[in-house]
Amino acid sequence: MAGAIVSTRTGQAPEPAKIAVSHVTKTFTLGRDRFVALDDVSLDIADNEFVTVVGPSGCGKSTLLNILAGLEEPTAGSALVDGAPVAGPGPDRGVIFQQYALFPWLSVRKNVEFGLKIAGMPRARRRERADHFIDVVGLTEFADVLPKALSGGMRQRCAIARAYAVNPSILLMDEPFGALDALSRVKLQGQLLEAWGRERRTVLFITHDVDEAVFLANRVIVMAARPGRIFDVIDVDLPHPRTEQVRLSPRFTALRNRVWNSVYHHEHGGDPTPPPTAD
Ligand SMILES: Nc1ncnc2c1ncn2[C@@H]1O[C@H](COP(=O)(O)OP(=O)(O)OP(=O)(O)O)[C@@H](O)[C@H]1O
Repeated sequence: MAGAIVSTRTGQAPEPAKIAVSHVTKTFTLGRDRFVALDDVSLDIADNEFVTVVGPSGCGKSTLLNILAGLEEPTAGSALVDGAPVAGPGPDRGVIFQQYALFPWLSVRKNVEFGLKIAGMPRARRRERADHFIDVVGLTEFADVLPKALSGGMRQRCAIARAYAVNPSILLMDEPFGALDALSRVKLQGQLLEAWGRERRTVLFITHDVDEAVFLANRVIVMAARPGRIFDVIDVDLPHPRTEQVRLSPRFTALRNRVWNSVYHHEHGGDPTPPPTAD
């Protein structure tokens, strides 16, 4: 029997936090206007958790991810990784954006090896490591080709292998599958979960796709805009491995509806409290 969907307002993880976002506010100044992109956002993410973030355009999803990546600083509040304030980008956090950002003149293998080379890893070891992660994402046959010879989905898999290879304990993914067709997207979701099962990481994954958010996550964070804030948090108690049967299960549908209601409810003038739990 499916368990209850647990919803909390605070976004606190049950275990000690790998990522601790505490009362983060971020304002941008545009001319004379001050724009509040994030307003008092608090969120703990436990080690090895897979958290997805959904919400309308402009609710501050990327701003939150960029703060954790060290690409933006909070205006107020704190963002800690392993208990230390984020002070810039670091090898402990791999970032994957919607645009694959591969070096077009380097083969798949050389792209994956790149970060290891920068880190000074000897050639034989970095090759072995790159080949391992190329295998994890199913690109072994394409290790020697240039990105231009790959499909969009394959390029994104290469970007994932590159991020995995430098062994970050955290993956920050900003709509990584947003540019892909539905089938490639579903395949990559499966591969990402498989890789996550084998090489555990703490993942923060932004998406506009509610099905994707539920399929991948242990927890879904729903954000609202104007100002950007956490509106709802939904625990996902679907079993692993997340097979296509899981995707077609009534429990998946219930959770998807629960998340969708939460996103829709806010966008269509509901009061600022989340809707009640669906079951
Ligand atoms: N560097 C910046 N300067 C000024 N305003 C910014 C800057 N970065 C983000 N913003 C504003 O902050 C708000 C939140 O932006 P953000 O990109 O985090 O939203 P988002 O939820 O990721 O949106 P989307 O789903 O469309 O990608 C937006 O209104 C955006 O215009």
